[in-house]
Amino acid sequence: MAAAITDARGRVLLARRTEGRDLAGLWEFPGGKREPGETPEQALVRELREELGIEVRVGAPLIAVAQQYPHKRLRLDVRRVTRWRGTPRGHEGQALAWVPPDKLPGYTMPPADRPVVAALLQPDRYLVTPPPATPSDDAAWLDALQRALAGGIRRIQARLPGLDPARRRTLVTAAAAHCASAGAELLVNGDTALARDLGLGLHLPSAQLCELAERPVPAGVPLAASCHDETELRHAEAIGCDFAILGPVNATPTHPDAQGIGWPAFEALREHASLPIYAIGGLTPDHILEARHHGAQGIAAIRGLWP
Ligand SMILES: Nc1nc2c([nH]c(=O)n2[C@H]2C[C@H](O)[C@@H](COP(=O)(O)OP(=O)(O)OP(=O)(O)O)O2)c(=O)[nH]1
Repeated sequence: MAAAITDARGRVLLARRTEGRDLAGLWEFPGGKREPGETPEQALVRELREELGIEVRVGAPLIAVAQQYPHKRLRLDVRRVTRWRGTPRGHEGQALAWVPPDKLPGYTMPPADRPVVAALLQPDRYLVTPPPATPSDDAAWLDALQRALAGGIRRIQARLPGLDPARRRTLVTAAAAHCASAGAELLVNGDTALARDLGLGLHLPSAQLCELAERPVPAGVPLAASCHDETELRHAEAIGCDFAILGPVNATPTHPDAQGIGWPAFEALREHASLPIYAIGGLTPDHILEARHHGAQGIAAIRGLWP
């Protein structure tokens, strides 16, 4: 159990693991293990009393991350905490830091914490666009994209199979302008040259991912990949992808032949990598809580998110 403790200024409390313990010196979200007979909430209240000397009210679940470490497997169940009594102090000699959210990625943390930091900072929905059927549908496609942005979507993959290069470039250029004014991220599916030319992010289909030995776009430009198994997830992480999608969790109309792998398999695959992973396959925003419970950053969808 661990807590994302946030103060009135939005800063998040991190603690540094003390010498002599596993993962010593790394920063972590305060918390610790459940004892027999405790509920998750009771365990967190006790741990934060012992470690920090505060009495907390445990808030909503943020994410639960199952993670495979070299010598053990754990499940880091993180709850939000915004209300407490007392002033946090390192009662076990640990250093504490109140960290502005955008500075969190600069702290060295255990592998299970990367998805937790991403859950605090990054969108919980990743829209994958359906292609417009004919050129006369392009204007309606851009309208739908704008409605998605107005509805709060902040991360989008332009997936436009079957469009000729000139039409794809025109459409992606227009989409990029809308995304920029909404402060949303746009990633181009599969077309490295177009992504580089327009300075946009790149989303790699799994076949393309497997052929790459290094990041095809500069650091700082969003890079993502579609993955189906542990090897692909590890490879996506190794070449520096910022996030991945993994599925299908449920069967979908777009891939009627593929059976869903289900949440337990999603979780079991996820624990071998530490990059943020969206679940895909027959999912809608109603599944976000469930996705977070299984360690996902959120949901990726075409139908479930396209207005
Ligand atoms: N509290 C906390 N624990 C974390 C985080 N990330 C992470 O991998 N962990 C791991 C470290 C520990 O193995 C376990 C938390 O239990 P703990 O902190 O009471 O464990 P411990 O020092 O007694 O260590 P050990 O028995 O596992 O060696 O989860 C995090 O952000 N917060």
